[in-house]
Amino acid sequence: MGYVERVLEELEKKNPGQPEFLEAVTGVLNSLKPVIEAHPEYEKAALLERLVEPERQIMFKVPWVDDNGQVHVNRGFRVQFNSAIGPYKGGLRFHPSVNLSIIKFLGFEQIFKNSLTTLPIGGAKGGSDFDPQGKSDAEVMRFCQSFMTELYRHIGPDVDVPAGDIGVGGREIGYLYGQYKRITNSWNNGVLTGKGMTFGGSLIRPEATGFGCVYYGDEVLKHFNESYEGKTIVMSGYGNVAWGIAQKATEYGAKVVTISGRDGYVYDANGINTKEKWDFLVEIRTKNEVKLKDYAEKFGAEFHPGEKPWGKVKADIAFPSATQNEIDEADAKALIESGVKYVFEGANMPTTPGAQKVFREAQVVESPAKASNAGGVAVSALEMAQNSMRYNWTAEEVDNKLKTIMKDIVANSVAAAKKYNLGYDLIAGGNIAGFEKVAEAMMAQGLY
Ligand SMILES: NC(=O)C1=CN([C@@H]2O[C@H](COP(=O)(O)OP(=O)(O)OC[C@H]3O[C@@H](n4cnc5c(N)ncnc54)[C@H](O)[C@@H]3O)[C@@H](O)[C@H]2O)C=CC1
Ligand SMILES: O=C(O)CCC(=O)C(=O)O
Repeated sequence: MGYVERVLEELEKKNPGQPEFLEAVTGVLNSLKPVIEAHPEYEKAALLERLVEPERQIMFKVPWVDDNGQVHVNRGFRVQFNSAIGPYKGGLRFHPSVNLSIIKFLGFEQIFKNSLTTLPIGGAKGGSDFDPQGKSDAEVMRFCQSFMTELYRHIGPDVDVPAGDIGVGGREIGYLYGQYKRITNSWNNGVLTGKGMTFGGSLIRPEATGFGCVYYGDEVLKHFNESYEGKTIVMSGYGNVAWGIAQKATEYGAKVVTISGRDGYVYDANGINTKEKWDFLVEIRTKNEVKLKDYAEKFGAEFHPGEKPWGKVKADIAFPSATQNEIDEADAKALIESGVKYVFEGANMPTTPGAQKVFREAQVVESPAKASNAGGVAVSALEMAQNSMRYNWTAEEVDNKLKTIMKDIVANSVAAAKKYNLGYDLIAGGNIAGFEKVAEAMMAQGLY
């Protein structure tokens, strides 16, 4: 049994009931095999064992009071996974499905994603099983204040810098920062990213993950002498990431025809291609009373309750942008049947290992999420830089830096795959390029 297999076997024993975490680690370690073979010193240094064990895992209770005076208790998490190349950095997810396995998978992925950005940020993730859907503003505020009342002691601009993820957007970051400031009596706005523009946010951060994903795809399409012009895109989600993708892909000449949520999907044959439609996505995300089916009614589109958007309409490119494992083997086959040749991942780990195999065998080009959705955390790191300088770059400056970063991510991934004779393998290349920098830093810093 090889080193990677032994580490995976031990990991499974140590982490029962954590399927998402095991899935993420298995995917990464398997693609690192050629690197591990080339570096026998890693085994002696137990590098992989140290890499798969979070440096710190924090779990805490979050009591809060609803508008009727009823007390609720949720569970809060922050997993500080790896600080080899910078302070811990990664989003907070508020969603009823959140558990330790999900936060650990996201934190593990974040290590390599953050390394790929070329910026100095370590890997972390956090969140809660609190569901913001259906809650009033005041309830969300009280929850955020209670969450930060524990979290504040574990974070800091040079320690750990949380941001948004599913269920955590500008509103939540504002409430979290307000409470942090109150407790610490300091103006340390580098402690959170995704802030409002009046208190240290960066232009382009709200759009960054979606824009970055489209920029990443653009580089890949160019490699195949193609472009977005005239292409049809199927996409899941209607949230922060999907919103950015719809805007930038439209600007690049493609037509995005689907959005989706927990309750079904919408098919808009005319395309999600106007400011009015993009603004409406924000309304669905932020207003309790506005639902996905209202988009269909307002814009004359079809709403398909309880269904996923995959393989339902002819398309060239898929941008899964909702949640993990949202494309399984059957969905992958349906997407291929519908004409899809490229899958650019907006969500974290949206395809199951079975779906990845189906895509690989059909020569569908798939990007790993940790590379194609790295634009969000990259601009978060640029927000940290601006906060440190106490200065703001223009939208154009940030956007140009984002474009360069996404271009470099593709180039570095392709070069890493080539170095190990793996061909044009974006998944292996992304994992390897992300890993190499972290491994080198861990080896240089001695045993920890
Ligand atoms: N916000 C960011 O900057 C980044 C987000 N991501 C990833 O992108 C994905 C979407 O995140 P955001 O757009 O920020 O979140 P969001 O909260 O703005 O939107 C989440 C979207 O996912 C859908 N969704 C949630 N649970 C679902 C379920 N069980 N089944 C089907 N759809 C479901 C929601 O309906 C919504 O459309 C997540 O995987 C997140 O980890 C990745 C990189 C950065
Ligand atoms: O902006 C950040 O720090 C984190 C974004 C995020 O959660 C992610 O990249 O998955």
